[in-house]
Amino acid sequence: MSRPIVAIVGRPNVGKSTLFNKLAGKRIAIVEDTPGVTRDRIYTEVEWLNKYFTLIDTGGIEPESDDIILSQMRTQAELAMDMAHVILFIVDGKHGLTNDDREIAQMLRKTNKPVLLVLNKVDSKEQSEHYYDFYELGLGDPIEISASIGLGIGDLLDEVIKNFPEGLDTEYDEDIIKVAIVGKPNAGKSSILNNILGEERVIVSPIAGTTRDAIDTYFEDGEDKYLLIDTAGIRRKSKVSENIEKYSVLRSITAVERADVALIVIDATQGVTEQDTKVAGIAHDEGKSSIIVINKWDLVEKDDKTMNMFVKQIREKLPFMMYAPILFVSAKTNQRMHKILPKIKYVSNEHSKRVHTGALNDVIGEAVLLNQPPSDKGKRLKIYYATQTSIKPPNFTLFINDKKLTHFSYQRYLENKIRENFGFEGTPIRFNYKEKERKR
Ligand SMILES: Nc1nc2c(ncn2[C@@H]2O[C@H](COP(=O)(O)OP(=O)(O)OP(=O)(O)O)[C@@H](O)[C@H]2O)c(=O)[nH]1
Ligand SMILES: Nc1nc2c(ncn2[C@@H]2O[C@H](COP(=O)(O)OP(=O)(O)OP(=O)(O)O)[C@@H](O)[C@H]2O)c(=O)[nH]1
Repeated sequence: MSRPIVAIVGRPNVGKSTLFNKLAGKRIAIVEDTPGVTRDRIYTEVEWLNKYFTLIDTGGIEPESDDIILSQMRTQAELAMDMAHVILFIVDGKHGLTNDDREIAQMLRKTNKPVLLVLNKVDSKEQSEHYYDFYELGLGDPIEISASIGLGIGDLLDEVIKNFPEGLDTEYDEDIIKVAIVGKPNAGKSSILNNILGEERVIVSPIAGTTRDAIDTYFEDGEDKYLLIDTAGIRRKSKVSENIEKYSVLRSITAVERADVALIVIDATQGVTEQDTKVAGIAHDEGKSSIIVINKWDLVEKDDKTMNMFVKQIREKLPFMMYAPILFVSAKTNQRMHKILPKIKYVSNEHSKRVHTGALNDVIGEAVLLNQPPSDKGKRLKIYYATQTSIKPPNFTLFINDKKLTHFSYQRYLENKIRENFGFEGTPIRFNYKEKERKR
């Protein structure tokens, strides 16, 4: 079953991104005063009264324009109208009705989907002076809101939910595998995302200054449900502002925090950069699963040693992440791209795997026999008992005689033994210790 989709449409500058951000509860899209800055279809998951739906911001529609970006936006808006179950048509209650609004309304009247006419920028409880003008559009009663202040949003959402067709899935699903696609600008994140989806969903425009933004894409592959969190975007050659660069890293971090699996995309022609190390470090510290994707493999001149050299370099630069599988792909030629999704599924399972206490203690017991625990001043570390106390990431609690005797290198030894026996590919493993008197 699929999730309800709600699309936001409207001409530039009416407040679509502002509304989107309000509903997403986070600052996802960048809001700017210049018309035309939100240039993408942007997705997020929204919850209202325990009902979940996917929200799409289509960017503006400028029906009579040959401008390449604008016509792409129009196509995207049409796509969204195609996909959406409910359409939010945003107009500007402060500015009043425009010809562009009329043209968009004309397009929208042709769809048989519910269209809610949303009068934005009504920043007080008083009715907009232009309120009655909008009846001309033939789309029913305008719903007044202020996206920036947050007025009328609850009523709007009530209306949205009322208009969902029967038979859609609005329940929250714990089984959704959440994947963050992170990496440096231009590493190929969007290309990989598009490839996974098998559909041209994100604007790829050759024009400098095209901005894109974090988008969440929900999809199912028959067996499993996924939410792809893309952090691409912000490509703005003319005015690369430091703030926006920082914002991009910040957003990578937020995306990783929301995800279970981080797809760390590295441009093969650049190798592991500082930003990659930083984002990978965060994924590790946050206990997320990671897959290292070396993209643009087609651009690398190779012989039979190249791949091993790359692996070595990656392991050296990301030594804390020895557990992460490495895939060498090309989003351009499709080389090994089909391995990405199965790998995501695999590491996601490993991330939430539980091992039986009996089997775990057999492995620890054997490890201790093979290699004695450390000792200090004649006192030796004793491990009485081990158990897995949580998943995502797997956490192991060891009951021992004295915490002072624990040692990082011995912990790493135990971690390796656990991995040898149980796998846990792609996921960090955590240990904690509890002191306990031996009773037996
Ligand atoms: N007063 C007022 N201003 C708003 C409100 N919502 C948005 N704005 C302002 O309107 C401007 C445009 O908002 P955006 O959210 O970027 O509009 P958009 O429709 O996404 O614009 P495009 O990216 O050009 O398509 C910004 O300056 C916002 O701060 C509102 O409820 N009240
Ligand atoms: N040769 C080659 N080019 C690629 C490959 N993957 C992506 N590219 C190109 O690299 C450029 C950047 O790709 P995007 O997918 O937009 O990269 P991104 O990481 O989403 O970029 P930002 O939006 O800037 O963060 C585009 O020109 C792609 O065509 C690849 O595997 N091989």
